Amino acid sequence: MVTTTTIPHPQNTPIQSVLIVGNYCHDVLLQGGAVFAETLGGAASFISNVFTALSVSFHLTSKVGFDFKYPVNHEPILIPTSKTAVFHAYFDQGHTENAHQDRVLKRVEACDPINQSDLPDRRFGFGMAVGVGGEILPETLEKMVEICDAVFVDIQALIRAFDKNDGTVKLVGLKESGFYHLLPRVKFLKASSEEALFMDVEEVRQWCCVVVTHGKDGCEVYWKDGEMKIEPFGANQVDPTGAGDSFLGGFVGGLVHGLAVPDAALVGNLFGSLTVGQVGLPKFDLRLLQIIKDEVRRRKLHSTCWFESGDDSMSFTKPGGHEEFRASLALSKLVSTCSVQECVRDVPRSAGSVEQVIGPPCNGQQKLLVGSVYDEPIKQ
Ligand SMILES: Nc1ncnc2c1ncn2[C@@H]1O[C@H](COP(=O)(O)OP(=O)(O)O)[C@@H](O)[C@H]1O
Ligand SMILES: O=P([O-])([O-])O[C@@H]1[C@@H](O)[C@H](O)[C@@H](O)[C@H](O)[C@@H]1O
Repeated sequence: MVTTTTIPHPQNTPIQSVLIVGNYCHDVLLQGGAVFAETLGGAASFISNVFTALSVSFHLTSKVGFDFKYPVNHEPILIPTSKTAVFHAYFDQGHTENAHQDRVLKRVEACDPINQSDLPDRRFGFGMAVGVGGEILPETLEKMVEICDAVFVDIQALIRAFDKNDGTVKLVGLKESGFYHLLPRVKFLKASSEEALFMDVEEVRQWCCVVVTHGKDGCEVYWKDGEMKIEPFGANQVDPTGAGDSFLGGFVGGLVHGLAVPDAALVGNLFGSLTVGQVGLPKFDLRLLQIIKDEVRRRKLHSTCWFESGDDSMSFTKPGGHEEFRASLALSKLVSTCSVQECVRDVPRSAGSVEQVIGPPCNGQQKLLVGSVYDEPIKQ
C-alpha cells in the first residue's frame, strides 16, 4: 500500500537497527463535546517520527485495517478483514480525584494482535514493545526478548484493559498482566506517573531498569542500585498526546547513538517537550534537529552501545558535562521559536508514496486549524 522514499542525508547515515512493535492507530481528540483534531496515532508512529528525526534506522512491525487513512513512510501490515485501531481521547473528563490523569481514553476499534510469526526472522540490537490497544501478547514479548539484545517496554502495552461496553481504557496491576515473568529479560520498563501506580517499582527495579515520566517535571530513572531525576525542558503544552512515546523515542535514540543513560533521558525529555507543543504527531524544525544531532554526536561516549559490552557500570552515572549538554539542548529549542524556519516533513507524492522535503515553518497551532500532511487522509 505505502512505499518508502528516503532522501539520504550525507552526514546523517542511519545507524544501528531497532525493532519497533506496536500498532498504528487513528486518534480522535475531543473537548467540550466536539472533535478538535483527528491524527495518526499509536506509540509506533510517535517513536518512528523521532527515530527519523534522529537518523536511527528501524524495522517496524505494526498492523492496520483496510480503513487506514494516513500516509506513512514505514509500511504497516495490512489486515483486510480488520479495522484500524481507533482511540477517542476526552480532555475534559479527567478524574479530579486522580491528579495523574489528564484525559480519558476509549478504544473504539481494535486491530488484530501482533503474533510471534509477524516478527522478522533476524536479530536486532534493540527491541521496543510499544502497543497501545492490547496488541502485544505475552508470546510476542517472549519472542522479542529472544531476538533482541535489549528490550524496552512501554508498560501501557502490558497493563491496559478495555471496558466491554464502551472501550474505556483501564489499567490492571502489572503482576496480574500475564507479562510479569518476562520482566527479568527486559532491559527497561517505561511508565508514566499514573501507570507507575500499577506496579511495585521497588520490586521491578531488581530485575530491569524503570523509567517513570512525570509530565512537565521530567523523569526519574531507577535501577537496582540507585535512582536519579532528569530535568525537564520548558514547553507550552497544547496537546499531551504522544509525549511518553516521543520521550521513549528520544531516550532509545540517544542510547542507540551511544549516550549514557542520563544523557539519553535528557534527549527523551527534550522530544517529550517538543511533542506537547503541537497537536498530534509533531514536526521538527530542521535546524533544531541538526543542532540536537551535532550535540548528541559530541556526547557519544561509546563506539558501540554500552549493553553490547555487558558493562553497566558507567552507564547510570551522570557523565561530566551533563549540565552543559542539557543547556545546549535547551538552547537548541530556541532555534525553533525563531520566525523564519525550515522543517523536515513527509509529503505524500502520489498514491501510496511519501517523500521527505524541507519546507516552510511548521506552526503547532496551525496544525490544529488547518491540519497537516500527516493529518491529511489518503484520497481514495
Ligand atoms: N508540559 C510539559 N512540559 C515539558 N515537558 C513535558 C511536558 N509534558 C510532558 N513532557 C515531557 O514528556 C515526557 C512524557 O510525558 P508524560 O506526560 O509523563 O507521559 P505520557 O504522555 O505517557 O502521559 C515527560 O517525562 C517530559 O519529559
Ligand atoms: O500519549 P501517550 O500515552 O504517550 O501515547 C498515546 C497512547 O496512550 C494512545 O493510546 C494513542 O492513541 C496515542 O496515539 C498515543 O500513542
